[in-house]
Amino acid sequence: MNNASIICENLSKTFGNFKAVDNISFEVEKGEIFGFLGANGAGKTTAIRMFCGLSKPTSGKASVAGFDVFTQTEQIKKNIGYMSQKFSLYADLTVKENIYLYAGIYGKSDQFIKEKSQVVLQKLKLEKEADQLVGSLPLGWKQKLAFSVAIFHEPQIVFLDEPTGGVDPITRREFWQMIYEAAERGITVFVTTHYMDEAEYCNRVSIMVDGRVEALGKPKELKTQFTAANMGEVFLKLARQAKRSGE
Ligand SMILES: Nc1ncnc2c1ncn2[C@@H]1O[C@H](COP(=O)(O)OP(=O)(O)OP(=O)(O)O)[C@@H](O)[C@H]1O
Repeated sequence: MNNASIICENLSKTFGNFKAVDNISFEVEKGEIFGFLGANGAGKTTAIRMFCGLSKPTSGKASVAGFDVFTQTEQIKKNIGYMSQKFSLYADLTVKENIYLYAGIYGKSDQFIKEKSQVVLQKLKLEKEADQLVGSLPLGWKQKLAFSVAIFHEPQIVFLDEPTGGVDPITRREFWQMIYEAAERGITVFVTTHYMDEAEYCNRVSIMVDGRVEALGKPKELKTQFTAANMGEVFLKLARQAKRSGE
C-alpha cells in the first residue's frame, strides 16, 4: 500500500495564459516534514490552495489524505489542518473561544474539546490567558496557538503557509519543536517558509521556481547536488534563475 499523504502528478494551475503552477509532481510520505520553498510568486500558495481543495487544478492529478482534489474536496477539508501567517485566529475572540470555534467546525464533541483544550492550554502555558482576547497576545504565542488549533482535530496533514513569519528566533525554535512532535504522532507537515534555517529542519525540501519544482530532496542531498554550504546557498542558486518577481 502506498504510504503517501500527498500525491501529485503533472499538476498545473493556469490563470488566463499564465501558468502559476506548472506541471508539478511529487509524493509526501505520512509523518514527513516537507518544506515547500520558492521565492515570492513562485506558485506555493496556488499549489497549497489546490491541495486543500480550495481551488480546482487546470490539469494533472492529485490526492490528499487519499482523496481526489477534483472530486472529493469536502473530504479533504475534513482531514487536513491549515494555518498561515496572514490568517489564523480571530483577534476579537478569546483564546478559549478560538479553540472551541475551530474544534466545533470539525465536529468534535464538547467533552473532547473540553479535555483537549485543557491539555493544549497547559502545554502552551496559556491557562491564565484562556479568557483573554487573542488580539492582545504577542505574535509568537498567537502563532503557537494557531498551530495547536490547526491540529486540534488530529488531521492527517497540516498545511503551514509561512507560519513563523515575523516571529523571533527563540519562538521559531519552540514552534519547530511543536512541528516535530506533531510529525512524530504521524501528522504530515507541509510547510512553506522564507527562513533558510527552517529549510534545514525539514525531512525533505522542494524548491519551486516560476511555477516548476526545480529541486527536491533531503537538505543534505540538495547541498551536495548544488555544491552549497547551506540551504540558503542552494535556494539562491535556484532563485536567481527566476523570471517572475512576485508582487
Ligand atoms: N487568482 C489569480 N489570478 C491571477 N494570477 C494569480 C492568481 N493567484 C495567484 N496568481 C499569480 O500566480 C503567481 C504565483 O502566486 P502564489 O501566490 O502562488 O506565489 P507564492 O509562491 O505563494 O508567493 P508568496 O511567497 O509571495 O506567497 C503570482 O505571479 C501571482 O500573481
